[in-house]
Amino acid sequence: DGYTDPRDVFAINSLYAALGSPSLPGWIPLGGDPCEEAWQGVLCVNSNITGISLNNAGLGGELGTSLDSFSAIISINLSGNHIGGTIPANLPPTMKTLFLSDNQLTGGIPDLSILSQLTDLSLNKNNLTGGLPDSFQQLSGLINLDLSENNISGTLPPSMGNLSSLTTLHLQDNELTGLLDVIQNLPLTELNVENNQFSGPIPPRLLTIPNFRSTGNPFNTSVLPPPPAGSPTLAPATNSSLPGQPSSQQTHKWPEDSSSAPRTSNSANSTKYIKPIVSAAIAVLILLAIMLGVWFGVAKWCKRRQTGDEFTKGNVKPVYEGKGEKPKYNESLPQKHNQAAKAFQEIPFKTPNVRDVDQNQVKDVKEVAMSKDAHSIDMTGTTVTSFSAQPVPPPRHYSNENIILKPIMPTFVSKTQKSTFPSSVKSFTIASLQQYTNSFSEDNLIGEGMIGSVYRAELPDGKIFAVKKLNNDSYSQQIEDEFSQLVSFISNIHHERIVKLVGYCAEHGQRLIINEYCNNATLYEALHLDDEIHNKLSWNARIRIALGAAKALEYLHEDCQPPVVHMNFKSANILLDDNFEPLISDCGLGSLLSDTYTAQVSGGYGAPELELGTYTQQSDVFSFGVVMLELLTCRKSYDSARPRGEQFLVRWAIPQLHDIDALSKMVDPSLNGSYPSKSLSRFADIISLCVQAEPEFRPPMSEIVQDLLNMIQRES
Ligand SMILES: Nc1ncnc2c1ncn2[C@@H]1O[C@H](COP(=O)(O)OP(=O)(O)OP(=O)(O)O)[C@@H](O)[C@H]1O
Repeated sequence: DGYTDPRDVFAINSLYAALGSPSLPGWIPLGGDPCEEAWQGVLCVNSNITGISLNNAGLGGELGTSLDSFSAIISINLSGNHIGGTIPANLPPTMKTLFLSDNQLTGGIPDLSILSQLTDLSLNKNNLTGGLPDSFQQLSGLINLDLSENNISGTLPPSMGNLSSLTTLHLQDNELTGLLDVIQNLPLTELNVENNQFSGPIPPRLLTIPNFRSTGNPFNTSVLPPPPAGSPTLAPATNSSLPGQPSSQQTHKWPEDSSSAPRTSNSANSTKYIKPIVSAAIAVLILLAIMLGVWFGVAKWCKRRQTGDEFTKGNVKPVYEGKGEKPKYNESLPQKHNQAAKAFQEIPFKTPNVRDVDQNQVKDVKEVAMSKDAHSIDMTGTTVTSFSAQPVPPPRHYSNENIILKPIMPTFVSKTQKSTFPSSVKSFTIASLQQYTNSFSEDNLIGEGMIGSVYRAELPDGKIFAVKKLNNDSYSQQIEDEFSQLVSFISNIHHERIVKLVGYCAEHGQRLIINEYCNNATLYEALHLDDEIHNKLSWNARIRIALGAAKALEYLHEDCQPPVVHMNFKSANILLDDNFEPLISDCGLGSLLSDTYTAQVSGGYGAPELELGTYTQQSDVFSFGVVMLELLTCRKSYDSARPRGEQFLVRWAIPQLHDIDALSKMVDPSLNGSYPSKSLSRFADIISLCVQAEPEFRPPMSEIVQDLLNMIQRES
């Protein structure tokens, strides 16, 4: 008998048949053991299939009628295929995310009332017809809904008014009619109803939505008063939103940018009547922007820690408190401690997208990208002043699909405001940095990462700094306003276990960040490259390194407001000071990473939910668990030189973590047995908690800090 739940085997066999049995690695038409055999694009937790991620996989066929046979499925992503037929009426009630956009689905939208867990639904870019079902009553957790680019007709059903978490609604390019009143009280931050047949006056509340697009509808605004004589004329309102201005509350990214470019209005007559309202709305927005600006200047995002040695910590805030997001960690949930082993093993790391890149290949790509001239500074570039005059780009979209993130840096202050760097951070000129780094010579190059190269800079007074020169390619969309906000953002991150920001340089189109210099190796080097330091890493030193790193993450996740997700936590980003205490680098720079998936998953640090395009604090906790495993075993998180089955450290290690004999065999041999075995198994227990497949079962960092502190207290 297979390991996978037979109901799920039946369901996936049926789906496979309906899709026309395409060639998919691992998949077989009848029976099989998807969870045990890691079928491509299939996610499992324990013996249940929880996700299917086969977007852009060239699939045809239909969805079949057995989707509701999946016993515990949470996510289906089949966007970007050629799937036809209708959407089955019997969808699985466990579903949280359903992405079917950009296919060839026909027929109507089925009754959705059973999907009470749903948070994201995208059915855009299909050939759906008929009206919207009046079945949204139970969908109070729905955050994103995209039905655009179909042929949906009829009016908005009354139950849409119950979508009390909905922040993004795309209905553009359909044949919808009637009024927009039903949705006027929803907490929307993005609404697109362009190119439909909506009529009646636009409810004034909708005009205050940061991203509202409404052109191409025969709105009847005759009930509104005409504009007063002499009122300032606006440019024709082709769009009710401020193009390019991101929403300050946007927390969810869609699988693809489905917002269409503004179209020419075919309702010029009606727009002239709504101008006063639009003017008022814009005035309110500008006022809001100014207030935000003031807030931006004075707010402290991060509480400064009084002391890094707190042994107790009361009143820990919930990790998630964002609008529309449920807490990701629930203390009342059972800790699936002992199930972690099996659970994680079953999570495949591959999808049909070619993203599972060997770490060495990543390095090769990096090396090609970092061509010679990456080391030279172009002094002929534009001046700083002309730079700030460029338009604000649209909000950054991660290259991964569906990234769901808490905002990790505040969005723009205003479109026109000149960039202001925080006065607390020193500004360096390119000329001075050239002097300190010997013209960014190869000799002073300490290392190269995905977002830039790091140089050693020595000042005339003997002080040494680490200068990170951001790649221009990873930064092409950024302009000075954004860089100044990034610098402001990271200048507010203060923790004794986080690398200190010393200054910045923004000249001649170059962006550099100057940090304190850490003389000792990174933890990666200490464990895997430098025998001398490695031999000095006693068991207690390793616990202290884990504790210091845990405190830094606890601070980022639980003390910073908004919380900061590191997004690239790994041993190479843990620097060691002279006492082998850790200092975490790259904090607050997650937004510069263009491909978190490749960075984390191919390196062996990525949590399984990255497959679904989700990255949260809990994903950092997973990566932290992998670093603890590195400390315990002295094995690399991913090592292509090892036999298959041992290459990904976490997969290899998990089944052994609860077996004391296996544990004593996997521990770093260079420790020569000099560790208390109880301490070893407690360390392993924490790892098991961190690397659980389900993000919500991973503990918050404050709990891990407490566990590590308890361990240290016991030792002493
Ligand atoms: N503050 C610092 N002091 C001393 N060395 C540093 C400092 N910051 C970075 N380095 C060195 O520079 C190297 C490159 O760092 P960087 O953070 O850019 O890349 P990475 O960590 O290797 O990869 P990634 O881009 O994924 O973070 C590090 O491995 C480290 O050796």
